[in-house]
Amino acid sequence: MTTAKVGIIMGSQSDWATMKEAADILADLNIACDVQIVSAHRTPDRLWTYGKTAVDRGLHVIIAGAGGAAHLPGMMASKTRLPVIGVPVQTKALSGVDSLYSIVQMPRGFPVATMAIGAAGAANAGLMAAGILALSDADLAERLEAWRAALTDSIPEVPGDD
Ligand SMILES: Nc1c(C(=O)O)ncn1[C@@H]1O[C@H](COP(=O)(O)O)[C@@H](O)[C@H]1O
Repeated sequence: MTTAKVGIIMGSQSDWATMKEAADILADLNIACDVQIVSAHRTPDRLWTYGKTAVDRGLHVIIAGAGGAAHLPGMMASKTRLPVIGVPVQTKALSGVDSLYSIVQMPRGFPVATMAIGAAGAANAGLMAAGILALSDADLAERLEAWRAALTDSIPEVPGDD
């Protein structure tokens, strides 16, 4: 049993620069996460075991990022009832539209909550996971409210010089 309630998985080490944005948000909010490389294509047995044991290991939500033929989030959603938040990683060839389309069009019955392409999508995945956990964690709900208020306060009313 892990103490982490959020699992972050990604198809490759090369996705970490993007997926770290989700991990950073969770760290800001003092939420423990378990980070692993899992690929539907390259490590299918690892994906199978991860999905099969996710609930018993104490995870409540999974953030899954992948690029290109990004089947990882959908395959994970097929294997576990836990909510899966998908992050389309930006690609060179097709700018991440390939990743987005691979993740977002799930068949009825096995949803993936799909974020925007790239780093902002990964950060929002962290916030989405936090929002889900905050439903049953009053302290976290307070921290999330404070995080959001701080962001709002940081937005200037008029543009300055860059
Ligand atoms: N889309 C997937 C999956 C999967 O969906 O299972 N496994 C790896 N990949 C993606 O391949 C891209 C290139 O990977 P490499 O940089 O390792 O060649 C990465 O963005 C990864 O997410």
